[in-house]
Amino acid sequence: MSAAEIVVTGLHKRYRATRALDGMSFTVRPGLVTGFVGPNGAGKSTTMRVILGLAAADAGTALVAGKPYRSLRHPLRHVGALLDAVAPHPGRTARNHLLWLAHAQGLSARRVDRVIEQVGLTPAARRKAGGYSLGMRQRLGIAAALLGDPPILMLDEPFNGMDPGGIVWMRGFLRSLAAEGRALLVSSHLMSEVQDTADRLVVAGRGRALADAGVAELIAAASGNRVAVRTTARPDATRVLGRAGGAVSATGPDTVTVSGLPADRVAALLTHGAVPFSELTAHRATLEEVYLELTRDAAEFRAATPTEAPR
Ligand SMILES: Nc1ncnc2c1ncn2[C@@H]1O[C@H](COP(=O)(O)OP(=O)(O)OP(=O)(O)O)[C@@H](O)[C@H]1O
Repeated sequence: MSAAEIVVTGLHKRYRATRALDGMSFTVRPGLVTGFVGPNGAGKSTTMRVILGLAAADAGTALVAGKPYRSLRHPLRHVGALLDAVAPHPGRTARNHLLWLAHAQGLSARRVDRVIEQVGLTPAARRKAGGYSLGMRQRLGIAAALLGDPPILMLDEPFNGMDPGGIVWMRGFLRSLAAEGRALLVSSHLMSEVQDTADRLVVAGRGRALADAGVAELIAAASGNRVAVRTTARPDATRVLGRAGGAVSATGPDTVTVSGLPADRVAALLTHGAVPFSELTAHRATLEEVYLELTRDAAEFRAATPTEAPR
């Protein structure tokens, strides 16, 4: 097992009548951002707390670099975590807060200045944290997670409270940390951010992983090789594409939709058959569509479908 890997296997946990985890299993790999998504109550925070040894599982294992977190000698040099936007002492400056954390871990003041710079807090580092915005507190929390220069990072909702500029920064920052070979587990309810940031996705629902797969793979599977073609020769297009195994349906006077053939093959078949076409668009599902489909039966709370208003 790599030093930058989390392996969660068959975690179960109950809180009285609530089954918080019910066989949660997945792997977080080095060099990749793994998005951790799922409806409220799906068990994401509980899983992260179990990985960090803050909650005990009733069954199953959570290994960090091959060991349970609690048996790591210098845990913060293995895993950095942002669980809630940190609430440092309001009267303490960000730099003093980090110096205090660094001291407790036997880390140098040089690391403190390095992580402040990495998260872009240098101009505010000597200001009291009590006046920080939520976005700044998120940056401070990430600086704290990076102090031990860990190969694994676990971030709960890092996009929370970030303004659009902050979101763009966060996306690039998470990608750059993964590019350095670190393993990142990032929980979020913002599907568009996950789609733009994550390589892999663990979808949690009712205490287990409903999917643990590549983002591109999930989107391709949900997109179903559907291609829309605009053509003045609809019957010819239908014949050529049908003969190659595509299921073709007319969707407008000069458009057809083909399923079962990738877009480049559709283009090649039409060109080879001398069928004129002016537009060819591959249907691409969004991660939000993939997510809603996967979690349809797993959401703990769901608004009733609105019924038609009485006239
Ligand atoms: N300390 C606790 N005591 C009792 N029940 C708990 C406790 N922590 C979590 N639970 C319950 O366990 C289930 C899983 O909760 P968890 O917070 O792990 O979900 P989540 O996926 O992180 O949700 P959210 O997206 O809302 O943060 C929920 O039903 C929750 O109410």
